[in-house]
Amino acid sequence: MSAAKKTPQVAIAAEEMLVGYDQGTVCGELNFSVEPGDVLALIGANGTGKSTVLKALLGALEPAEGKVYLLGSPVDDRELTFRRDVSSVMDEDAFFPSLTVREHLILMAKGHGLPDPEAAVNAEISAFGLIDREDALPSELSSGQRRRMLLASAFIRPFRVLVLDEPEQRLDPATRLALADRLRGIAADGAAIVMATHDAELLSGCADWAIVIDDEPYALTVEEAVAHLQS
Ligand SMILES: Nc1ncnc2c1ncn2[C@@H]1O[C@H](COP(=O)(O)OP(=O)(O)OP(=O)(O)O)[C@@H](O)[C@H]1O
Repeated sequence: MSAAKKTPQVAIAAEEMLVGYDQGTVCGELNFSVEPGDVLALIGANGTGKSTVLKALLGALEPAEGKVYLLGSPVDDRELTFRRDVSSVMDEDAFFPSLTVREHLILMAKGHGLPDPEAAVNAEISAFGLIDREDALPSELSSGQRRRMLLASAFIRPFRVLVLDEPEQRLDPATRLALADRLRGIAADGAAIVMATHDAELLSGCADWAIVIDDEPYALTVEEAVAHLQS
């Protein structure tokens, strides 16, 4: 596993990081760094701690030990710069019940000062196959459509780091493939991506490397990680 660096060239880094809850740590110590343009996949069995690690990267959970750095500075989710630089899709229910799909996207586009919010919203609605559901409320969407709305809301805004918890969930195979391409494009544009995934196709379609979250976490190449997921 590559050692954590604290230079600004590193988008996000964990250094001697242990994460967990009151009952104790959930996995072994993590040391890694993700550079702009890199896609890191966190893999591992159910309950090994992938989401918990992502929460720590997002500043939503204080590591029990060690540090997390974002663009060279310790992570602090109260900082405006952190909120500006990091986009994520974690919780299934992170939406406003009374706003339609289009209104969610408009809110994000305008809130983040996009120069042409309407055009950006139209592009995301089309990219995520939500054209005929754009006026629906979240409660009127299928779980897969809600997932697509949340991904579109995260992708429409500018960011330098993208954190995704099992983005493949509830997506059909074609949308999963399109998502892999989209993530590759986002990384090519210079963002760093960390995602937890159980999906070998998504991983092979966009990841640069993987870490198995375990009692003793270890790094894998994409080929090794695909074999690990398929074993
Ligand atoms: N808020 C919490 N309080 C206490 N324990 C928790 C909390 N959230 C998760 N856990 C526990 O921490 C461990 C790791 O959970 P986590 O959700 O990080 O695993 P995961 O690898 O993301 O799992 P999955 O692949 O099933 O999504 C599990 O034993 C889980 O029960």
